[in-house]
Amino acid sequence: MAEVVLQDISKAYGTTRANDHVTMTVPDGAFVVLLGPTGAGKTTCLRMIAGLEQPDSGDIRINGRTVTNDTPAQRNVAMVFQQYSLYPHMTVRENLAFPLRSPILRTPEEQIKRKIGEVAEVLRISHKLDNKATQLSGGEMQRVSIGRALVRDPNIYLMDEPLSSLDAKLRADLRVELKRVQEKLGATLLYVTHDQIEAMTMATHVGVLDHGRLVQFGSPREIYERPVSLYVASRLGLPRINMLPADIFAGAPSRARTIGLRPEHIAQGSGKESKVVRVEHLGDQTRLHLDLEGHDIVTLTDVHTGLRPGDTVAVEPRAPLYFDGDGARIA
Ligand SMILES: Nc1ncnc2c1ncn2[C@@H]1O[C@H](COP(=O)(O)OP(=O)(O)OP(=O)(O)O)[C@@H](O)[C@H]1O
Repeated sequence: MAEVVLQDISKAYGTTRANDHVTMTVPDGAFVVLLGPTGAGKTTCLRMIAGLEQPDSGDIRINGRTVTNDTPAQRNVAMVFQQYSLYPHMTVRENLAFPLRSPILRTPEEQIKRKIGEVAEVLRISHKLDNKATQLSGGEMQRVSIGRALVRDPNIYLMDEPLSSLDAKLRADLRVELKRVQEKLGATLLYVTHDQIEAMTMATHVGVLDHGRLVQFGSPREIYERPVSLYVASRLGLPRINMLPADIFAGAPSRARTIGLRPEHIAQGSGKESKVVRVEHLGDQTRLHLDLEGHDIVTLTDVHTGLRPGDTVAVEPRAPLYFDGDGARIA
């Protein structure tokens, strides 16, 4: 596989800056997840690496070689889209073989057979190889779509929300499978998602986009624990980070405007009094919705808590994050 470098890439559609001076290295063998709300520029970034869009300025390098003006085929990247795009009249086996039969690759039949066998096993579709694509469930079709990328040996796999059309159970299963496959193959992967659980569990690196700008790039843990801004802090974490005026508790740095409290940053038992608004029992965790001087906050509590709406709980911050008036983190 390969290292992919974006050097000062910009792309505008009219007045919309879809990518704005993006510089990012996807290391060889990394699983990089791009996060950002709708319109942040994630898909544009992927399409430029694939060669489906041309940047207005900047360079793209694959393994040290500039590919900015190469065709998609010359770049040898494999892309998986959100919606499966299979050939309906072909069987699963034929769909999987299709990318390998391209005139450029000229893969020997024996190798095609072996590769299909391997990928079908990994994706647990071996028993469906002779089915027509139309005879599959949505989840199976998406597995075949992913399989069509995996049979190849590209420089990088580009995946645009490949699991978003699947139900929760299948998503969770495929999340684990994809990560396993990536580790096994030592594959380089750039993956777009809105789903922060996918980001936290699969990524070796997370890139956060805001209106086309890459505002932070680091390990999921860095992004979670040391976000550069309120914007980044609110991209990861469930329940979301609580944001309150900094002076609500004593001890804020003088320039701080906002205190950011992740659910685990709220200690119960002493401090300021808050009122229980709602207790949500989710099975493996119990969320406590509190009213703290007119501000809604959410924290976690003992799974079998006896707290009820209307009760009073004292709360205080533990290792909170502080942000200035522009939303930049200062402590
Ligand atoms: N072909 C196009 N023509 C005009 N504007 C476009 C085009 N493609 C993207 N855009 C605009 O560029 C911006 C970035 O779009 P992009 O699809 O990259 O965002 P995204 O982060 O992938 O969003 P989503 O999560 O909704 O897929 C958006 O404002 C979008 O409307």
